[in-house]
Amino acid sequence: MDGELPCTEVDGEVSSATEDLGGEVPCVETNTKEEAPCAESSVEGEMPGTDSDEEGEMPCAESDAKGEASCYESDGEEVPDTEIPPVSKKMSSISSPLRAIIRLRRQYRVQKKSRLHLELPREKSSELVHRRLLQRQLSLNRTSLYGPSMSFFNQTSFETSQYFTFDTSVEQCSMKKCRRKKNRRKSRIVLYPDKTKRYLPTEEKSKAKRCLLLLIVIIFFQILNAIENLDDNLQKYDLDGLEKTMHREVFGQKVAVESIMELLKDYLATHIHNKPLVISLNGPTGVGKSHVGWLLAKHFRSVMDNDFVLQYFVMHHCPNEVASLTCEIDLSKKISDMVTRAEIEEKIPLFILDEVELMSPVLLDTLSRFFEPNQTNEFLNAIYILISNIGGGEITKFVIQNASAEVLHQQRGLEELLSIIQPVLIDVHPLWKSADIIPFVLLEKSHVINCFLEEMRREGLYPDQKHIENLASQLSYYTTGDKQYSRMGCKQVVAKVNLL
Ligand SMILES: Nc1ncnc2c1ncn2[C@@H]1O[C@H](COP(=O)(O)OP(=O)(O)OP(=O)(O)O)[C@@H](O)[C@H]1O
Repeated sequence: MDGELPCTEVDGEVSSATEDLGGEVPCVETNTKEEAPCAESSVEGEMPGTDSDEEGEMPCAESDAKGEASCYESDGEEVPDTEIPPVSKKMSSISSPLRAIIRLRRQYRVQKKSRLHLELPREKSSELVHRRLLQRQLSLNRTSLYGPSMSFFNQTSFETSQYFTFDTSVEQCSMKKCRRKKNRRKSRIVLYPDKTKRYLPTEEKSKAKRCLLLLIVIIFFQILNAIENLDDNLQKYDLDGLEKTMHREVFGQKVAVESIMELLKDYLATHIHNKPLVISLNGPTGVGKSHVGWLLAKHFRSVMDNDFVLQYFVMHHCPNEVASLTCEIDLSKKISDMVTRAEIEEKIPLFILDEVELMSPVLLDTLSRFFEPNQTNEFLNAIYILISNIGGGEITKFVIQNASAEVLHQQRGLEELLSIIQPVLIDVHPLWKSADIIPFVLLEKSHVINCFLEEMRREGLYPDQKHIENLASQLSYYTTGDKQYSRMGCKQVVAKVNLL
C-alpha cells in the first residue's frame, strides 16, 4: 500500500485486496478527488458516520451488503447511512490481524488527509478555477491591446495551458504560480516595434569630417602662404621705395602718383593675372608724364634685369620714314620676346610706350591686341605704360576752370576729369577702353621753381633762390585768380638751366 500513489490506483489495489479478504471490505478510497475518503469504521464495527466525524469529511457510504464500495461519487450521489449495518456485521467477522492492517491504513489515511487539509488553499477548487479563468481572460484582453507581437506572445502561452485540471497538488500549484509569475514578468517586458531603435545611434567617425578639416587646414595654410607671397612680391619690386621716390621727384602730381602706385601694388601683389595692366598717362606738355616714365624704368631696371623693361619712343623707334608694318613687326617681336623671358623667370615685364599720340593706327591696333585678356599667360603678366598728351587740352581747360575749387588735388576731381577725357581717348582708339587713365594736371609756378632747383642740383649748380625765381618768371603761365599754371610745365627748365 503505497500512500504516494494516486487515489484511483490505491483504490484499485484496495478493492482487489478486499476481494481477497472476502470481498467484504469496503472501498478504502473510492474518490479520486480526495474529498471523500472511504469509511472504514464498519470494519471496527463502528457506524460509518462516526468515522466521518473524526475526519471532518463526509462519510463514505457502502452501496450494498456485499461490500461493494460506493464512496462519495463524483456525481454527488450519496448513500444513506441506514444501509450500512449489514456490512458492519460482516466486517466484525474479519480476523484481528486484518483489522489491525485496516486500522493502520485508516490512520495513515487520516494523517494524510489532515496534512492535505492544512496545505490546501482555503478556497474551494471550483472557485479557484473560476478565478483563474477570469484572470486569464483579463490577461488576454489586456495583451490584445498591445498589438500583434504581444498577441502572438500570449497566444502561445494560452495554447500550452488550455487544459485546466483540478489537481490541487501543492507542488504543481506552486510550480504553476511560479511559471505564471515568470510569464507575468515576461509579459511586462516592453516590446518595441521592429523598425524602432531602442538606443541612440552610436556616432561613427565620419571620414567626410576628417576630409573637411584637412581641407580647411590646407586652405588656411594656402591663405597664409598667399599673404606671405603678396608681401614677397611687394618686397621683390620694392614698391615702397618707388613710391617714396615718386613723391620726392615728381612735383604737383600727387593724385596721379598715388593712383599709379595703387595700380602697381594691386597688380604686382600676385603673379597670376587674367589681363595685363595698362596705365595711360595723359596730360598737357611738360607736366612730368615722361619724367614718371623715366623714374619707373629706372626703378624696375634696378629691381629686375634690364631685359624686362622696354622704353619705346615712337619718334625714335618708328620714325615717319619707317614703314608701319616694320614698326608693327618690330614692336610685336620685342613684346613677345620679353614676356616669354619674363614668364620663365616669373617676372612681370614693364613696357613704357612714350609719344603714343604719334603712333600710327596700325601700330595702335597691334598694341591693342596685346591688351586683350584672351591670351596665353605670359602675355597676361605684363605692365604697359602709355604716355601721350592726348586729352591734354581738356585737362588744361578743366584745371583752369576749377583752379579755385581745390578739386584738382582730390580724388573727386580726378574722377570728374576722367569722365571728360576718357571719351576723347577712346575716340582716338578703342585700346583706351582697357586702360587705366591717369590725368596729369597743369603745374603751378611753385612746381616750376622746384623743377629749377632739382635741375640745378642735378647739374651741380648753386641753387640761388632769387636767381631761380627770376628764371621761373621768364616762363609763360595761365593766370586764374591768385594762381599761375605753367603753359609748358617744366619742359623749358632744362634748357634754361643749361644756359646758366
Ligand atoms: N611734375 C614734374 N616734376 C618734376 N619734374 C618735371 C615735372 N614735369 C616735368 N618735369 C621736368 O620737365 C622735363 C620734361 O618733362 P616731361 O618730359 O616729363 O614732360 P611731358 O609731360 O612728358 O611732356 P610731353 O608730353 O611734351 O613729353 C622732365 O625732364 C622733368 O625734368
